[in-house]
Amino acid sequence: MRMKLPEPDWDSVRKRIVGWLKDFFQRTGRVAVIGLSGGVDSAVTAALLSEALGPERVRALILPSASTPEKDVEDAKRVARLLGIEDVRVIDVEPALRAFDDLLKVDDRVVRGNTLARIRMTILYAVAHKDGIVVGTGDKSEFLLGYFTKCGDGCADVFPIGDLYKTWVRKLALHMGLPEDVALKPSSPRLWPGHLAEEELGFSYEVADVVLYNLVENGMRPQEIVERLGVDKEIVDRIIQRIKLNKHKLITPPIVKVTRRTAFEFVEEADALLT
Ligand SMILES: Nc1ncnc2c1ncn2[C@@H]1O[C@H](COP(=O)(O)OP(=O)(O)OC[C@H]2O[C@@H]([n+]3cccc(C(=O)O)c3)[C@H](O)[C@@H]2O)[C@@H](O)[C@H]1O
Ligand SMILES: Nc1ncnc2c1ncn2[C@@H]1O[C@H](COP(=O)(O)OP(=O)(O)OP(=O)(O)O)[C@@H](O)[C@H]1O
Ligand SMILES: [Mg+2]
Repeated sequence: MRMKLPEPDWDSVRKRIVGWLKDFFQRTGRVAVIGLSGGVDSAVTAALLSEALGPERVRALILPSASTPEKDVEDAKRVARLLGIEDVRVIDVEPALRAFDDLLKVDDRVVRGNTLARIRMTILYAVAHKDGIVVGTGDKSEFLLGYFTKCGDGCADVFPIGDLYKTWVRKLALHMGLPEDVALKPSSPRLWPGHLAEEELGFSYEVADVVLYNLVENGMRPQEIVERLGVDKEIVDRIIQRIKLNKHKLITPPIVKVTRRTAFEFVEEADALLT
């Protein structure tokens, strides 16, 4: 592989996201509600929120299951402490997952893992209902690859780092002074014991980001990426397949149209139409 990902100026990126969040939360008047996993995405998102709103307006939930290593819980607590977030709740989600096991009787680790992600989403929305905004932690690489649970971690009210590639998120974490072991921790959804993102995907984020960056930011064609950048064709193919297969996760669900304008279309223009 001949190309590295270019890097933006981290101070400008940080200021841009922090400024945007300040404005967004000021307009809504609500606090931030975030699931803190001990992984890099939620750590960086929590750091940006703390800087933008002040840690007293950030509510962190640590939601371990039986497949969550104890070290992750400790790391999540350490990150919260470091950022000055005091409203930290630990809720064991294993009983809820077991209840779904009993109801569904499905023996498929992906289905069970997605249920786990959706249980976490349900808890975040319950906690946010009165005065909060659920903050998602998805990054651009995960979005493009469809590497998230639809209506699970993919469901939130705002995504502060959603336009940053995964390898960039690690750099931003270091830039923001987060602990190195968290910033560089191998990415893992922990949906089952021993679950690691790069193992399941079959490629590293380092390679994936080069492919994704050149597809999205430089408009390169897949074949050019193989020929000019020397990325393994099999990996490029696998990434393209994932993008195509998971496109449905990034678009508004289609409505079968009967009238002139659907509800979705109406509210898109609502500001102009309702004054
Ligand atoms: N063509 C289509 N058009 C519209 N909808 C379509 C569809 N194909 C499937 N669907 C729907 O989508 C569903 C499948 O999507 P989904 O339920 O998400 O399931 P799926 O994409 O199969 O699994 C989620 C993946 O994300 C990974 N993950 C999950 C959570 C967190 C993280 C992380 O990085 O932290 C990673 C997880 O390890 C797994 O590989 C189907 O059940 C169906 O309802
Ligand atoms: N044990 C957990 N407690 C609280 N929230 C969690 C937990 N596990 C996952 N989540 C939520 O789901 C999100 C998606 O998980 P994901 O693994 O992609 O992110 P991460 O752990 O922050 O970083 P990485 O992707 O590098 O592992 C987390 O950022 C977090 O908001
Ligand atoms: Mg994780």
